[in-house]
Amino acid sequence: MKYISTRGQVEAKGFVDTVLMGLADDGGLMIPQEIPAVTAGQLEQWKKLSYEELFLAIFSLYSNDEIPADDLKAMVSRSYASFRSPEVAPVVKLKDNQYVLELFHGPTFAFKDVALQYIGEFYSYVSRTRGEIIHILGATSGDTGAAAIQGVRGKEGIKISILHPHQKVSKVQELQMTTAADDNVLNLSVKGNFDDCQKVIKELFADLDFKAKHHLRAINSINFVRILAQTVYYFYAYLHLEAADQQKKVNFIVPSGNFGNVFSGYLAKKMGLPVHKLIIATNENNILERFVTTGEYQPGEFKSTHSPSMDIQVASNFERYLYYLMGEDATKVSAYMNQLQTEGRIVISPEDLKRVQEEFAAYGAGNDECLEVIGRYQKDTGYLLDPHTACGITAYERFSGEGEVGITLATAHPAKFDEAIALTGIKQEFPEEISQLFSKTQHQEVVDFDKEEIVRQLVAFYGN
Ligand SMILES: Cc1ncc(COP(=O)(O)O)c(C=O)c1O
Ligand SMILES: N[C@@H](CCOP(=O)(O)O)C(=O)O
Repeated sequence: MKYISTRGQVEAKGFVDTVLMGLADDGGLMIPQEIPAVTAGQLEQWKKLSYEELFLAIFSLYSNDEIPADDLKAMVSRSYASFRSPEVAPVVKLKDNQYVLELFHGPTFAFKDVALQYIGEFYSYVSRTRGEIIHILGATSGDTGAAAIQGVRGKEGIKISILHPHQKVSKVQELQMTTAADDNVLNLSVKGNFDDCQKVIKELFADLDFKAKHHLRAINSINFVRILAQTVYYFYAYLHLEAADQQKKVNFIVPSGNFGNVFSGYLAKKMGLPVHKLIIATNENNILERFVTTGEYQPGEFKSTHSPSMDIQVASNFERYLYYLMGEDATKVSAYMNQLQTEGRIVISPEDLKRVQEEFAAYGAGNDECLEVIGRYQKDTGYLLDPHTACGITAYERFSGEGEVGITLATAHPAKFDEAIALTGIKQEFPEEISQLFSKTQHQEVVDFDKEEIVRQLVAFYGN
């Protein structure tokens, strides 16, 4: 398997080099040259596999054995050893035809752990076996940063710097990131929003001299390995539905911001997983809803909502989807991305919009709807939703058709977002791992949204 860029200007690469490249050197995103097909027979056999075995089966289709099988197996085993559920991603039935896929059983209580625990192991492996210096640089609206720090804190040969938007993440997210006292962690709290943080790091990755000089590596979903690791739980969820439900139309409802999680579902579907529709759930930052309804992709005004991890306007992985929508034509993608840069918007043709609507539906839940759903589900089912999952459930209620099965991805544990939960009048108990954060010292540098200042901080941290 070789990997190419959505903009067509990068020589085809192997798996490990693709992960190390992160953002493609031509400014695009790396994708597999061909998507491997999974047959119905294989799917049947995969029903017997544990989460870790399924991970290895799916990775074997992409990784060209570039990592020896025993090493990969050990890395995957260490990645999921810290999960509180042996299943890693349990599927829970709420009502007839309605499931949630719980992705919050990792160390930082959000779905990001599922891929980032593995990526921590991957970078550690590369540092050990290739002697490479690894300087991870990432942007976060709260969950990626916490999970990535947790995945590599204290690991030799690795430094990690994370930019988060100042006072725009939840208290628990802030504590998870900033109470890591390890010397290899730098938290920059940027006076701006997530899109600002993401813009700066993308510019630094696109500066190939800076990237090479400072050994920059990506952990955000611009990195294809994030997407791949997330496809595993789509397969796992489908294979763990009740047998009769596997015969129905199965929709996945995906709380979305950077479009990484839902793109993983799209990839799983293209590999052959029988998915009917992918339902994109956003909050009031609803660029994806507007795109799916009108065909216009235009960042709007940033809003702070009860689901802060999805307070995102510029969805990185949209470019990967655009590549497939444009019939894998890198020239068309480059033209659209240039247009987005220069004119601030793109509009696809009515024929292309029709194809988008065949595969996706999308809904942006309002703040009030989000709280209403949290309260109602707690009362009716005893299940406490986090606000991101609640946006998903809102979209499920809107779109799931008669007799169709809906699997809503529960992307975070409610304890991470008590600011929103408290507004519903519900009092929750924090898990011990979260309560103990409140007595720890925080380590972070508050900086203006000023690229030069951010670069100064990073270079001082790298020590060269
Ligand atoms: C809890 C939570 N839910 C949903 C999302 C959206 O995921 P994605 O950015 O992959 O679309 C994020 C982060 O973006 C998140 O942290
Ligand atoms: N919600 C994310 C935003 C970054 O998304 P990523 O999937 O590209 O890492 C976060 O929690 O940081």
